[in-house]
Amino acid sequence: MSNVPLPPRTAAVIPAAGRGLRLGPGAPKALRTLSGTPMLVHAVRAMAASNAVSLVVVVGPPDDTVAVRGLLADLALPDRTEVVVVPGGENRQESVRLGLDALPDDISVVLVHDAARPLVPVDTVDAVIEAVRDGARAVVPALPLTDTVKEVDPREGAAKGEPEPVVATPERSRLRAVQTPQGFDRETLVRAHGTAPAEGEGATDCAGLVESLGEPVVVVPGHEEAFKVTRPLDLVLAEAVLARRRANDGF
Ligand SMILES: Nc1ccn([C@@H]2O[C@H](COP(=O)(O)OP(=O)(O)OP(=O)(O)O)[C@@H](O)[C@H]2O)c(=O)n1
Ligand SMILES: C[C@](O)(CO)[C@H](O)COP(=O)(O)O
Repeated sequence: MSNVPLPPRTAAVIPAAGRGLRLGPGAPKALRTLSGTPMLVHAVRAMAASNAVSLVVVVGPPDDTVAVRGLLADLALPDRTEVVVVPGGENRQESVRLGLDALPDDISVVLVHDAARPLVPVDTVDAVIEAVRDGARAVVPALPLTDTVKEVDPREGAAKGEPEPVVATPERSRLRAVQTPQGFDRETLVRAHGTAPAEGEGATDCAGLVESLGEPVVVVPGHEEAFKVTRPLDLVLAEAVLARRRANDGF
């Protein structure tokens, strides 16, 4: 048997099992449509657009796994791209862990990408992968903030139906709004999820779990179009971005 190491293979795990409560009543968020196409399909295409990604693991709503498999089965994707669908969990962190469990042994670089960020451009995806391949163990795309941010004590305010007292104003120039895909060396990400506390007790993203290990995380430039579709107004913005892309592509 040859001792020549296999080239690093990259997979994208797409947590897509959320309900989309902040978007309002309707189908699970990943299955709601943008320009007639489910958000999840946009997200899968965005990952498959990178030449480096050869496997996409979709972590779907548990009650809709069969429907999601059907939806993705006929999708025209590059020949290099395999798509696997597994059922998700109670929260994002659990869904990501279930996606990691589905990875074959030869995957060494893992992207984790929200289905709720369907419009991320391929250049952003590639920049994250390149930073991991260059040696970073955890990479996040992020943008500087435009709003000033206040830290408050919610227990002293809104929970009692009163205004929330401000505790601090972090220096804005040091803050970044973090997007996905987040990229990881697989061993580091699996170790981070293996030692993670339950969601809500700390990290709201995978990179935060890596930080808890004491491992370094680096930021590369994110993109305005990688915004997270969270509230109804985000749907309006997403449709506008797609309309602009169609106009620019001339169809
Ligand atoms: N149990 C869950 C919860 C969330 N997610 C995924 O994690 C990503 C980011 O989550 P978010 O935008 O908060 O989605 P929802 O949880 O669906 O939104 P909401 O909090 O408004 O219900 C989404 O792609 C979502 O599908 C998941 O895979 N499994
Ligand atoms: C992972 C994430 O998109 C980075 O900004 C974000 O933390 C997800 O948060 P959500 O509350 O699960 O949408």
